[in-house]
Parts: sequence; C-alpha cells; structure tokens
Amino acid sequence: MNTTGKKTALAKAIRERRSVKKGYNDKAVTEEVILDLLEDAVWAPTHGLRQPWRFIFVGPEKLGTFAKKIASTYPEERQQNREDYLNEPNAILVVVMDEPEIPKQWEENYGAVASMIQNFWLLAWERQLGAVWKTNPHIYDPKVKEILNIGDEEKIVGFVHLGYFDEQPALKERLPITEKFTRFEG
Ligand SMILES: Cc1cc2nc3c(=O)[nH]c(=O)nc-3n(C[C@H](O)[C@H](O)[C@H](O)COP(=O)(O)O)c2cc1C
Repeated sequence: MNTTGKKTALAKAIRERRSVKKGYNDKAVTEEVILDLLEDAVWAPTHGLRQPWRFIFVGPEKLGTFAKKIASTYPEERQQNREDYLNEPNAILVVVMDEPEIPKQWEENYGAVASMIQNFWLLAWERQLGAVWKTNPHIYDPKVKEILNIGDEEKIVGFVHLGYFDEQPALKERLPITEKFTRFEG
C-alpha cells in the first residue's frame, strides 16, 4: 500500500485514462490484443463469481459490414450518418451481459460488467489503444439484438469503440471530492 502521498502508477493510470472518441490512426486492432486485455480485465469483482459477460469482437476487416447492418436499423435518412459513425473506430467490442429477472442480481451483474469494462479501458490505455464505452440508441434496439444473436435474457451493455491514437484527448477535470463527501453525524 502507498503511504507516502506520492501518486502510484495505478492512481496515475486512473487519472490519465481518457475516452478516445476520434483521431484513431490506422494501426489494426487485433483479436489477439483484445483477448490478451480481456484475460486480465475479467479479474474484476463479480458477485457470486457469476462472471455475467460475454464479448463479440468486430475486427477491422468486418467493421464495414457490421456498420452497414447496424445502420440499417435506423430510419433511412439517418443510415448514412450512423454507418459513417460506426466506421470511425478501427474495431468495436460488443459487451453483453446476462440479464437475470431478479433486480438485485441485475444490479450486481451490471456493476460487475462496469468494473470489468473499466479494467479493460485502463489496460487498453496503457498500450495506447484508445477506447470509449458507447451507449447509443442502437444498443437497445431489438433489431440489433437479433442481428447479433443476443438472447432474451441478455443485454448489450455497450459498444466499446477502439482504435490506436497519436494524440491524447484533453484532460477533463473532476469535481473536488469534498463536494461529494459527507460524514454521518448521527
Ligand atoms: C456507461 C457509459 C456510457 C457512455 N456512453 C457514451 C456514449 O454513448 N457516447 C460517448 O461519446 N461517450 C460515452 N461515454 C463516455 C463519457 O462521455 C466519458 O467517459 C466522459 O465524458 C468522461 O471523459 P473521460 O472518459 O475522457 O474521462 C460513456 C461512458 C460511460 C461510463
């Protein structure tokens, strides 16, 4: 444990990680790299060790077809815009969660998946692989679930857009923690 007050490598990584939403370069995002990152990311906490996730990787060579199919679920006048948008990253990782009926378990599963995504995001950042968790309307569309063979008891938690980057996005300050912190006085 760090007791010196100096920022640890982990604290620095947490602070420096950014959402990389544009400016991806042409370096290919490979399945091997994604699997390697996921092998570590899944060490996230998971209640009951349920590990309520699965992944669908859309690599650079399949992204064009994927983008077209997902865009086709939008009204015609939006389709070209959505296709272009989905073609911006180099690859996309679809994150799927097991969706139990019991609300308590649903929340535990969502919490576990979110923790796992944060692990993945930090690990990707460390390799200059940019990522951003996207929750665009299409992830909730039953037609998209059908295209991707997502089951009735599963939920798309996000599309993680991926691509290597040269320029780091600007820092986004956080509120001082004292604004979000109270003490139980009772
Ligand atoms: C659950 C979740 C959903 C998000 N969905 C989107 C999204 O749909 N589109 C987007 O541009 N960014 C999305 N983001 C990224 C946030 O915009 C981003 O994390 C926030 O602006 C802070 O920036 P930073 O990640 O660079 O620190 C999402 C983040 C989270 C945690």
